[in-house]
Amino acid sequence: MRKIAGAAVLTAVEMRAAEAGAFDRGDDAVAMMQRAGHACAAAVGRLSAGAEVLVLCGPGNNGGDGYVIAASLAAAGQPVRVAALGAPNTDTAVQARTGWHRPVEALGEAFPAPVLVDALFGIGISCPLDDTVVAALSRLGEAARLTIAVDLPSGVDSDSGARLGCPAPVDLTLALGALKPAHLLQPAAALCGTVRLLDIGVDASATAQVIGPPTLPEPGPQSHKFNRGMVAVVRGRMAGAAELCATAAMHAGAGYVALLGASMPGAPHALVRRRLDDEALADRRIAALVVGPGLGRDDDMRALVERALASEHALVIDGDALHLVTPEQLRTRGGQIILTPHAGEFEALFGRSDGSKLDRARAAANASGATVVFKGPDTVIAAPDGRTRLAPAANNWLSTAGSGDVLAGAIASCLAAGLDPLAAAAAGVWLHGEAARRCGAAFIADDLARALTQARAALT
Ligand SMILES: NC(=O)C1=CN([C@@H]2O[C@H](COP(=O)(O)OP(=O)(O)OC[C@H]3O[C@@H](n4cnc5c(N)ncnc54)[C@H](OP(=O)(O)O)[C@@H]3O)[C@@H](O)[C@H]2O)[C@@H](O)CC1
Ligand SMILES: Nc1ncnc2c1ncn2[C@@H]1O[C@H](COP(=O)(O)OP(=O)(O)O)[C@@H](O)[C@H]1O
Ligand SMILES: [K+]
Repeated sequence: MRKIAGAAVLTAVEMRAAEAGAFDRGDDAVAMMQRAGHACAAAVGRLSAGAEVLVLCGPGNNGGDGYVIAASLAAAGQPVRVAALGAPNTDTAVQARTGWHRPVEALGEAFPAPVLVDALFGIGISCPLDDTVVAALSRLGEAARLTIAVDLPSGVDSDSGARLGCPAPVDLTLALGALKPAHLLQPAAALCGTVRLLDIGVDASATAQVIGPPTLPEPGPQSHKFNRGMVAVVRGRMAGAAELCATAAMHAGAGYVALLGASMPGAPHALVRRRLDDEALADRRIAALVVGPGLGRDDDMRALVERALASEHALVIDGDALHLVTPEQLRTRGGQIILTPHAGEFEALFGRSDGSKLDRARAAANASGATVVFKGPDTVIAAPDGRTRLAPAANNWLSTAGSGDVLAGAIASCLAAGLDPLAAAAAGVWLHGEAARRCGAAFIADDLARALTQARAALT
């Protein structure tokens, strides 16, 4: 059972292909299900501390895992019962069912237990759960003191994280072989509780990965403020947003941060204020230029964004500036560009579309040629070459004004440090999430920007 940082994230099709690859190499489905079930049983056994376990088994292979879990717990002497929704209907699940020699209760009539294991549906769910199934899951879940989902909480779409029915949240989800998008995308991610990954002998490599602690360059004797990475932030109509962004860039490790367009001095004193003129914009020492936080959307600001695009700098485009560019314009400009839209900005720039957040972020990166950080209560980063990163669940107190400005500054700092755009975006999101974790509750964006120093220090 391991933590999820850095783990591969596979869609249902990719997961089935990974399983098929293992079978091609001589593994077989029954053996794999035994490994999956025994690994789950070991985790359930440890966490349940001898309390009675009720395992709910569905008709497919998720249910098959459930029978193996129940048989394994029974063999270890743990009190365990099984309740099922229909008979197994895959060869592997039928085989697993033969290992369970005790009665099987009907799901709707099952008596609760202190520990509930949900092995009704995993990646194979194909339509919304029946109300009677939802009612049974809720009734049994509410009566349990510990609820554990096998692979996924039953009733979420594996690829999109959408609700299929109205499933109840669980305390722990044991992801089998690889993470699935639903472990990280809302609303499903909030239903998963803590997510842990179990190895089942599948080679789970993928273009999508969970963001983990980044490797960032450390200053050495040869370091000076400019080669540590110089960030410039364009100040627009709302000065506070650009100042938050610039402050965040400093606390995330940039050696030199300039606020372009500010003449009035004030705290923080380490922030360099410069006039916003052609000379300042053309400064070749700038390693990342941020435009957008608090910018405004009038014609003057549009002209300013065009000047930023005309520069040769690596760009972080955030906030209002995302309303003033088009995907085609970005693609034509080329160079290193990171976009940091929330849902509204994303729609303004790329339009409405169906598909999961993962699919939409990938399509946006492809259309713009930029690295797209599609943020919100879940965050997906997509690079134009198809590589994708998903953020682990973040502190919901981040839903506070200015936290996006802080994120743009953190990302710019990592870009200026020399990371490629995907790595810089992932590192910035990680630092932002870690700073929020350290801030706890009811923090404001100023606290968050300052806490980036501790988040950064945790990596050294
Ligand atoms: N070797 C392996 O293969 C391994 C597989 N592993 C495990 O297998 C899981 C995937 O198994 P799976 O593909 O059988 O899909 P699963 O999630 O059990 O559901 C499919 C069944 O549910 C039914 N059904 C669907 N929606 C429904 C609804 N709303 N209401 C009612 N019924 C509904 C559906 O019916 P159908 O849509 O076909 O009519 C079908 O009968 C995976 O998550 C992991 O746990 C691991 O052990 C590793 C080794
Ligand atoms: N409920 C939430 N849980 C976790 N993170 C969140 C939540 N809501 C917002 N965030 C994060 O907070 C930041 C908000 O950015 P944004 O919407 O641009 O705010 P602002 O415009 O006020 O700066 C993003 O990084 C987003 O991922
Ligand atoms: K399940």
